[in-house]
Amino acid sequence: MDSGSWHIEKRSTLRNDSFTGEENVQETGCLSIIVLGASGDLAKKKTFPALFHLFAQGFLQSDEVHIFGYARSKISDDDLRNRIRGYLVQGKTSDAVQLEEVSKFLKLIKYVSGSYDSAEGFQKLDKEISEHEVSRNSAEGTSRRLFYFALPPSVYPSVCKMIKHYCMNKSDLGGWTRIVVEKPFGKDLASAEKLSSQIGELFDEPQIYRIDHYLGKELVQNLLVLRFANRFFLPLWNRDNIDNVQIVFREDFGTEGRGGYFDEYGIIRDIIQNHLLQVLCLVAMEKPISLKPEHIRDEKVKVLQSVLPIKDEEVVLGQYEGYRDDPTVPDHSNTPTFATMVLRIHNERWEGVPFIMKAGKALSSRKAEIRVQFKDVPGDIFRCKKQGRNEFVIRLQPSEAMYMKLTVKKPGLEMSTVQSELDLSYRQRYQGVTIPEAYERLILDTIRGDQQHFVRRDELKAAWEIFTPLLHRIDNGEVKSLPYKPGSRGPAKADELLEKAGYVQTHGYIWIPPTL
Ligand SMILES: NC(=O)C1=CN([C@@H]2O[C@H](COP(=O)(O)OP(=O)(O)OC[C@H]3O[C@@H](n4cnc5c(N)ncnc54)[C@H](OP(=O)(O)O)[C@@H]3O)[C@@H](O)[C@H]2O)C=CC1
Ligand SMILES: O=C1O[C@H](COP(=O)(O)O)[C@@H](O)[C@H](O)[C@H]1O
Repeated sequence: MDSGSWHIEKRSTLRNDSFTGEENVQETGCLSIIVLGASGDLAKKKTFPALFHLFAQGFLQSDEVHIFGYARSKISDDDLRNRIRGYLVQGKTSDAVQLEEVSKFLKLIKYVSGSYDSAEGFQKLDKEISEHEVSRNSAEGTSRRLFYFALPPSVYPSVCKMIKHYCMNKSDLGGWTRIVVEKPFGKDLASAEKLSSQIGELFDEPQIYRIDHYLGKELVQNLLVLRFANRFFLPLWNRDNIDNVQIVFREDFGTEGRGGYFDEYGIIRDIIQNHLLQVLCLVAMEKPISLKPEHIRDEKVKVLQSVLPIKDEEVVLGQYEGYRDDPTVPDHSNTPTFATMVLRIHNERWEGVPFIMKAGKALSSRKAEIRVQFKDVPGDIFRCKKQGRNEFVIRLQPSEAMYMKLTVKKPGLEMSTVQSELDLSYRQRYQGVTIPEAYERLILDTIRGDQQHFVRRDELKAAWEIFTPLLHRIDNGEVKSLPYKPGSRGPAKADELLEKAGYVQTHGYIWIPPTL
């Protein structure tokens, strides 16, 4: 294979290094995917398009799979198909092959209407699924049922009960029933633990896939490879060499119609407690014994349990001006739409290294990145300090890339130094390659039974333990959100905190993603 090309493997070779090797995992046979909350935003924007892309690439076979949408709305099969059609391919397409794929995919979808807490709807759903299984001549033990919760978490407990009572896979001989649950998993430690217990009474941990879509992003998936397959990084990745780490999420738009949901949660629950913390785990964890999901998740839990309580003086909160204009947001809301905070990991590798988490909406740009800043060179004869420190930056989005900022001799006759970079920009290096959507990969993992990129119950608990005290102080109004202008960098105090934590900015240096 050409080193510059990169293919998605067809399902015959589908199996990855992290596969657990369990004997009884059923990977073929009749597959029913049930999207609960099919009438909603996530379902149309993410879940159905991800299923379509898997179908178009041959990972879902039309002779095996059937997709069911379930929600309360009284709509027909065709209504649902028409709602999602426009989201399956980007932009308008007149490509006959693509249109044919879309129409084949839509034919696999059936809609069932019912409530989330009544037997009737779920009995009807079970009947439809069973009919599909019979029509596919599914042998005993080969029917697989995947329930995707594209629903508000408030209905998770009742939906779990309904599935458990009425919709489980009928055979004891193999096959399986799995559930995929979306964040937010609770609002604090107590509510998350309650939700986990409610679900845990009905389903075993291997049946529960707590999805965090950041774990499906290409460069997040690359983190373990980078750290543990490259000799470069092994000796450098510690407190002796690294001064500080920033994990950053910025969006250049506000809450846009989701103000009601957002105001209950805020940026810490929406982004930092889950997406950014998962990234921190992969940056900071020790090397797992193997790539088996449990080995990886064991190491993630250890890092989370080593995080010290967050200090109020190492937190800056912000709320963009105009946020409260949304009629669904209370007039006196203190909910942060921006937060910067320092997390400190109390272990041998990271003692003294600040992990600066930053997330904000309605800022000047949209990007997510990890920025590892190295310490100054000791006994520097070039006075490079003026040029700036070495940094290793992993750009998660947009323009996926990793680049290393370093000091080099300025080309020319003079002996002077300049800040430059070693740049691996994906668009340039892997031309013509489509990077799969996070949801696409993660749904594929749920079908394969690979939980490596999903959050385990003890991991979730440890994550909430870190943030719950601070969140309660914010909810009680003890920590205030500072106003900031939409389209800005956020409150100026956040930059001051960054500097106090030890980050040294290289003035005059901007990385520009290369163009072809
Ligand atoms: N939208 C997004 O971009 C993201 C969403 N998520 C999470 O995914 C899940 C679904 O999100 P999203 O699709 O935006 O949510 P929606 O608000 O669109 O809800 C999905 C469906 O659930 C039903 N529903 C809505 N509110 C209630 C309620 N109070 N009680 C019972 N049923 C209700 C509605 O269907 P009907 O009335 O027809 O039954 C609705 O179509 C949530 O947990 C969300 O936090 C996570 C990441 C991103
Ligand atoms: O989970 C969420 O993520 C999106 C950002 O996702 P991305 O893949 O586009 O970075 C965020 O807009 C939303 O508020 C949050 O709920």
